[in-house]
Amino acid sequence: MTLTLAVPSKGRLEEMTRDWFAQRGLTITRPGGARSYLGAIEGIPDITVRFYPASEIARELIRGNIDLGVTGRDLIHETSEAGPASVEFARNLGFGGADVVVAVPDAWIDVTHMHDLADVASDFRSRHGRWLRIATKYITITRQHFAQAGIAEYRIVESLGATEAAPASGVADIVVDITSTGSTLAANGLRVLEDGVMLQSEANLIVSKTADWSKERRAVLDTMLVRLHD
Ligand SMILES: Nc1ncnc2c1ncn2[C@@H]1O[C@H](COP(=O)(O)OP(=O)(O)OP(=O)(O)O)[C@@H](O)[C@H]1O
Ligand SMILES: O=P(O)(O)OC[C@H]1O[C@H](OP(=O)(O)OP(=O)(O)O)[C@H](O)[C@@H]1O
Repeated sequence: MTLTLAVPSKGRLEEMTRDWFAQRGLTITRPGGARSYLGAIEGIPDITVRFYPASEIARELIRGNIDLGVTGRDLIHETSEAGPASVEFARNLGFGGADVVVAVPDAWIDVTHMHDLADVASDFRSRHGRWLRIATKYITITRQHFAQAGIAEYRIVESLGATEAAPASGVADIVVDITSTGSTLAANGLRVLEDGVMLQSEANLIVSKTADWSKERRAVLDTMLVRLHD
């Protein structure tokens, strides 16, 4: 009866996750090296570590295929509308902080708030003969947020990389993307709307609510969470 803990296999969260566990006396090992997807925590045989991309960790936590994992809050919200309700955010890890934002070209000087964008969107078709296009990889979050803002007249252009370049290259008009220092948006002549922060994200230790939680498994989890208190 072992629990599965998924940790990011690469990217910005990988090393910081290991450090965070190490600071609490838990050493994550990866005996097969960087290309191996299986690991352990020294001294805790009840837990198996799996190394996955951060976005897969979000998906598998929601499905209940892994018991707990480290990933960004944004990826839980993006993976499905039911995502946040399917998991428990157990520990905020204090790194991987970034905001999912709506940003428009600097030249759109009259567009400072979402209600201005609503006006632009509703006029766009008659003025330009097409819908307002939003480049993003955050499709679920964009749909929810724009619906809340009463904006329906737009089209999403799915972007898997270099989203901030889309307006300048003519692929889209505005973007929804993640930002931390703001330098990528600024370098691409984009500005965040004043009420354009859709979600504040941070890396979290997250427990699946849909996994199998027998009494014994819950006890292993609780012992682990006690060791990981701040
Ligand atoms: N500039 C940033 N500063 C801080 N955190 C960021 C930044 N960009 C992304 N993140 C966070 O890092 C987490 C993982 O991002 P990453 O791009 O590694 O995801 P992934 O899905 O594993 O990668 P990939 O798309 O390359 O497969 C996300 O939760 C995101 O919020
Ligand atoms: O607000 P900023 O600090 O400029 O960060 C934002 C950028 O970071 C992420 O990209 P990527 O994973 O390539 O990150 P990196 O640019 O930090 O390498 C994200 O997709 C943005 O493009």
